[in-house]
Amino acid sequence: MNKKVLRVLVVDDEPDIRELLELTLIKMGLEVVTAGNVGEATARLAREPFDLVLTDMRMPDGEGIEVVQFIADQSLDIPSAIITAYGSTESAVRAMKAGAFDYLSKPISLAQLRTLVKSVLKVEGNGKPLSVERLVGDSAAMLEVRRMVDKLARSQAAVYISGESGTGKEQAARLIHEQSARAERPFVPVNCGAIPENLMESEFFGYRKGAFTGADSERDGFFQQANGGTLFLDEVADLPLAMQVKLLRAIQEKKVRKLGSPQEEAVDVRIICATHKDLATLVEAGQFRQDLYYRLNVLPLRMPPLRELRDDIPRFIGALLDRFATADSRPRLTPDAVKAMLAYNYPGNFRELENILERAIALAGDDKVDVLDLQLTPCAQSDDEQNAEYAGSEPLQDFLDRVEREAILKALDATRFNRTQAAKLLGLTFRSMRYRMDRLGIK
Ligand SMILES: Nc1ncnc2c1ncn2[C@@H]1O[C@H](COP(=O)(O)OP(=O)(O)OP(=O)(O)O)[C@@H](O)[C@H]1O
Repeated sequence: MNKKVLRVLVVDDEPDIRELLELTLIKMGLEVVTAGNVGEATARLAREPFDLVLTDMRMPDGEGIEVVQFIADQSLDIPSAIITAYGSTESAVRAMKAGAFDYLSKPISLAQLRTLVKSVLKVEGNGKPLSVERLVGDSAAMLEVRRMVDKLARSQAAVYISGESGTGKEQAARLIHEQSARAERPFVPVNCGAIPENLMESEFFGYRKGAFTGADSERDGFFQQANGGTLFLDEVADLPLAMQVKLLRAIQEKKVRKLGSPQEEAVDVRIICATHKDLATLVEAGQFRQDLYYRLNVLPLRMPPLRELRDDIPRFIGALLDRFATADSRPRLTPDAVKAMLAYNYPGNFRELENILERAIALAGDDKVDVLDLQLTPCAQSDDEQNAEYAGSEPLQDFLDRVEREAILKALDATRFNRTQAAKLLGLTFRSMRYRMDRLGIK
C-alpha cells in the first residue's frame, strides 16, 4: 500500500480563508501548499506533484477555472475542486465542465470540506490512503491482467505496459509496485510528455547547487527519489531521442550523475514504463531507440480497452458509485441511464467512465442520476455503424486498429475461432491474418 503523505494545493487570495483551509487539511494529516493567485498556482503545479487542488473562483489575476483548465491542458490528472461565491451555480457548472470534480460554496462548511477531501483522496482523516481496489473487474480479460500483475510483482525486471489512454496502466504499475518487495520504498510516477526538454536531465538526475542559474540548492532527481523503489515512466514514447540515450545509460549502469557533480552515484531502481503509442512502430520509424526498447520491454503487460471488458461495465459502475457515496447517501442511476451507460463505447476507457459518472453525480443535484446528467456524446455510442466513422476524437491509428480488431474478432466469432476460415472471410492470407492478430494482441 502506498504510504506517502498526500499533498494539497490551496489557492485563495484571502489569507484568512487560506489559513482556515490549511489548518483543517493539516489536521487531516495532509501536506498543504498555498498560493495566493492563479499565476502562483500554475507555476507550482508545473513543477511539483499534488494529489488535490482546492481553488477559489475569483482572484486578482484571473479565475480559479484557469487553474482547473491548466490541470486539464497539461494532462496532470490531479482532481480539483472550486470554491464559489454563495449561490453561484453558474460558475460551479462552468468549473465542472472545465474538469473540476466538485465545488464548495462560501461560507465554507468544514464538514463538507472534510467529506469532499475524504471522498476524493480516499483518506481516513489521517492522511493515509484507504485500501481501494486498484483494478476492479472479473471478466476473463481482467482476471488475466491481475494474474500477470501478481507474476510481474515477483520479478525485478523492467515492465512495459501498453494500452490505450485511460485503461488503467498507471493503476497496474502501482499494483505491481505495491505487491513487490519494493512496496515500502517510493513509487515515483513521471509523465515523460509533460517535462520541458531543457529540464529533463535535471529532473531525472537532479542537480548540485550552482549547476546552473537558479540552482540555489542541491536537488534529487527522479532516480534518486525512487531509490530502492519503482520509477514509473508514463508516456515513455514522448522522451526525446537525446534523453533516451541518457536514460539507457542510467538503466544499464545503475548509476546517475547530478548536473554539476563530478561523481556518479549508484541507484537501485525498478523501471516500469507505459505508453498508449505503439513503441515497436516507433522503433521501426526511428523515433524510439531500439536498444532502449529492448531494455524496457523485458516483461510486457497489455491493458485491455473498456470495449473488451463490456461484461465488467456494471461492476465498474457499481464500484464507482460506492466510491462517490457519502456517509448518508449513495448515488444511483435511473434505468434509462444504466441502459445508456451500457451502450456507450468509451473511447476514453475507464477514465472516461469515471469522469462521466463523477460529472453526472455533481450535475444531478440529488442522488438520482438520469440519462441527461450523463451528457454522453452521441457520436461515440457503440453501434458498429457509428464506429466506422472517424470522429477525430482519438489518434487515427487507434481508430484504425479498433475497426480492424472488431472485424477480425467478428470473423473469428463467426468461424468459432478457426483462423484459416476467418482469414478467408476477410479476404486475407493466413499469414497476414496471423500477423494482424499478433499486432493487435488477439489470442
Ligand atoms: N479496472 C479498473 N478498476 C478500477 N479503476 C480503474 C480500472 N482501470 C482504470 N481505473 C481508473 O481509471 C483511471 C485511469 O487509470 P490510469 O491513470 O491508470 O490509466 P492510464 O492507462 O495510465 O491512462 P493514460 O494513458 O491516460 O496515462 C484512474 O482513475 C483509475 O483509478
